[in-house]
Amino acid sequence: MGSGKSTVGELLAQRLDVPYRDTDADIVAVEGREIADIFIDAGEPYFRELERAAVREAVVGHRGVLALGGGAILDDATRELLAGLPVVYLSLEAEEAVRRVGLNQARPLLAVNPRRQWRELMDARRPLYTEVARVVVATDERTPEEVAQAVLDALELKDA
Ligand SMILES: Nc1ncnc2c1ncn2[C@@H]1O[C@H](COP(=O)(O)OP(=O)(O)OP(=O)(O)O)[C@@H](O)[C@H]1O
Ligand SMILES: O=C(O)C1=C[C@@H](O)[C@@H](O)[C@H](O)C1
Ligand SMILES: [Mg+2]
Repeated sequence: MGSGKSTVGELLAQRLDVPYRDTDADIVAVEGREIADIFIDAGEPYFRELERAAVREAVVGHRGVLALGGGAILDDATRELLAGLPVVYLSLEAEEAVRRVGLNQARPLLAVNPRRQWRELMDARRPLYTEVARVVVATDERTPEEVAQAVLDALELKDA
């Protein structure tokens, strides 16, 4: 969370002149309520079901840059779906993550003690991100534009 998937994803799509899509936004549009409200009203398991369906639909139907929610990778079927695709893992350190999103209530999993929560989530998820990623791009001390360029370089892609 906070690595810049949405910010960098949009920049990359502009650079490549392809559409951008974000499964978090898809879920909000389908449900007609914010992610934090889905977590609070219906619970995380319900959100994860929606997310699994949203990711499947987007991976199958979308041609362009796709940003996934930070926890999508926890789902076995999602990881299988991503195998073989040019998946980018945008990494960052805890201090920078908390600076970026720690006090932002839109991220329900970081609502209480964001630094500790972020570390615990990342310790569980890092191996999964690494497993599916074709490339890993560090985002600390880089602007979103620099991160986008590093992604293009790592995937050996050129601007449109
Ligand atoms: N390279 C960067 N340097 C500094 N700030 C950044 C960088 N990338 C993103 N940000 C800022 O960090 C915040 C989180 O970025 P963003 O929403 O793109 O992350 P995300 O990975 O999509 O998060 P989530 O998993 O919650 O959807 C935003 O305020 C954004 O402007
Ligand atoms: O890391 C996570 O588990 C999440 C990240 C966001 O993208 C949203 O999908 C939601 O807030 C959960
Ligand atoms: Mg996002």
